[in-house]
Amino acid sequence: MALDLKTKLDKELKDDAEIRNLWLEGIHNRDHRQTFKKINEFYDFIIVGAGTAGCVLARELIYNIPNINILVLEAGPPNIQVNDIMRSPCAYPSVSRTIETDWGYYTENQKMPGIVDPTKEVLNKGINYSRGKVIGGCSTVNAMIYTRGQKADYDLWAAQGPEYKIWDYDHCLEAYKAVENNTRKSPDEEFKKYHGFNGLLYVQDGQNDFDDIIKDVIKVVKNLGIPYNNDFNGVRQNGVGRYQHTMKDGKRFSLADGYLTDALKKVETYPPSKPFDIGSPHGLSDNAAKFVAVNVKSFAHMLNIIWDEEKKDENVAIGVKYFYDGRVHKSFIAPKGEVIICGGAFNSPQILMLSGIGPKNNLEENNIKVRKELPVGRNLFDHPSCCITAKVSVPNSTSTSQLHYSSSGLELGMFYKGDIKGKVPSQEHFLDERPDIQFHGKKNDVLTLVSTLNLPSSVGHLELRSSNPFIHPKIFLNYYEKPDDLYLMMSSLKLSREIFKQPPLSTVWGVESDVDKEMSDEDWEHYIRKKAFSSSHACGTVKMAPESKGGCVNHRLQVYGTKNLRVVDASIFPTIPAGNLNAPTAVVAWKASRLIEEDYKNKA
Ligand SMILES: Cc1cc2nc3c(=O)[nH]c(=O)nc-3n(C[C@H](O)[C@H](O)[C@H](O)COP(=O)(O)OP(=O)(O)OC[C@H]3O[C@@H](n4cnc5c(N)ncnc54)[C@H](O)[C@@H]3O)c2cc1C
Repeated sequence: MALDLKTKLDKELKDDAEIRNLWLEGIHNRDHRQTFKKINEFYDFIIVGAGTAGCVLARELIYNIPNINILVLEAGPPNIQVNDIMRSPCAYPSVSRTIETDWGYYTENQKMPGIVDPTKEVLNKGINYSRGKVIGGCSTVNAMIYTRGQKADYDLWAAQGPEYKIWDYDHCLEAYKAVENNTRKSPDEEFKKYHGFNGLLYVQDGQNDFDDIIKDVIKVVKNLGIPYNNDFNGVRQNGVGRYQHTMKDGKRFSLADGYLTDALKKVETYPPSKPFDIGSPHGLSDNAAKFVAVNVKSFAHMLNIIWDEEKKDENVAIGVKYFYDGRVHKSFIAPKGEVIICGGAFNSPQILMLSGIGPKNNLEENNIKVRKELPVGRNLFDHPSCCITAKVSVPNSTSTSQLHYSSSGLELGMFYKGDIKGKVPSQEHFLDERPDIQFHGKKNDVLTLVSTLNLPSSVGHLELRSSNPFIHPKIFLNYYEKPDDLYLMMSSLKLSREIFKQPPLSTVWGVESDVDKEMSDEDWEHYIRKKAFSSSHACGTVKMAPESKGGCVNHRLQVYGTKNLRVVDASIFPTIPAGNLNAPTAVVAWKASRLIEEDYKNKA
């Protein structure tokens, strides 16, 4: 049997190799038959990555700065690949693992001293790590939960210096409201203070009733003293309630749906009086009309930045090199233009490092010339998760939510503070307004309670494995390196176990947890490390901070020691917000568009 499978796989690999060779042969022959005129394309802005940030940025720039053109390069497939299954919230768990639209990252195994017994070594096994490789990026594959973190998260970003004030909560709230189109029916006055209703990102309340058993979970947690919260993005985050989702009419709504689609509507020629059929549509010569538009190329993998070799010491970015349709292409920026990297928390640092910006040792190991030494790839934050499941002996009369088209199964949310000593949290923890645990409950074959560390202290990093741009970097998540993280997670899992023990879950439903036996703290540590998974909230790897404090970009997101180069995506977060990251990333891009616009207009 095993041999049959191996023979089958070998045959498939051989077939793949043959087709690849045929394709390459076709390309080589094509080169022989006809000479291609190499056109140096010029754009005002080159955006690398059409994910959450790239889509928002393209739209905001094209509408706010007159007469510009923009190239957007996306390594993954175009929007037409995003079919009705991908838009179906209930298909989310399989969508995020689809190889055609995922980068397929796998993190490194890590051995470290145990927390409970530091004399023993423990293992964090490598895990699969989803990252959307498709138009819309992670917003096309994520779980669609709409949360933003807490006021204190942004005020912390702003506390880095007077010029960072633009990132405080009040400024970010303005951007949240501008981006959001919340469709809550009859929102009250308080809700209106915190939400926007005219932006391009649709946000929706749950469409389906909770399962009966989830309703009982809510009753149990309310009895334990956890308050109800009808808006996790409002005045306070703690409490139990219903998530809002980035959905429209019951379907997934990505940033590509909202922002990129709108950006593509803007097509003009400039100067308008001239015909645009003279020369290349993107040529900037005075007697040719310029196409004012966003040109999106999917399946276009950026390789590295092209630098102005005449101004070697200044590190002036003048364009990008990318692989597209089997060939290497180059595109350049116009005089006031910029290259803006929006590749996400793993790829943006990789692109910078491949272009000579990063930690000296790691670049030199990979034979890359160091242009600017910066801690790119350090400061990798994430939200580690773990869960407890339970068998339910009584069938759920309304257990339909997983199968319902518009349900992601992640409707119930809860935020509270964990106990730093690893004990079951108390009432005081439930009322604390800086919660550090996010929690969801879902029911399919089993009842699962998922705990996520929202303010972790352990920090990971990533580094180049190779100078080959197609080889994945090494990712070290460093989960539970710091004791607080382990004890907080322990405390949350212990609470989940308590929840399972409460009536009517234990009595009426016959709920039986898989971790019911007595467990020592060391047992918990093993359980937590073994069952660790990620919420896929990687960020921070191109930190926005003063250079003296480990920053890679300044408060305007310009890369230190370079010109015409910014990074705009979740990698610039100095610290991780205590919530899901899609909306915070959209807000960073929206705010960045204003900074870029200001700088563009100020350039002579
Ligand atoms: C499975 C999963 C579930 C999640 N659930 C939620 C959730 O429920 N709620 C929430 O708020 N957040 C969630 N997130 C997180 C959130 O979606 C991301 O943090 C956010 O979308 C990141 O945006 P970004 O712009 O930084 O990166 P991305 O959206 O990843 O965009 C980067 C884009 O750049 C492209 N790219 C990268 N390298 C290159 C290159 N060399 N050349 C060309 N293109 C390139 C990528 O293909 C990608 O399209 C989830 C993420 C995942 C993966």
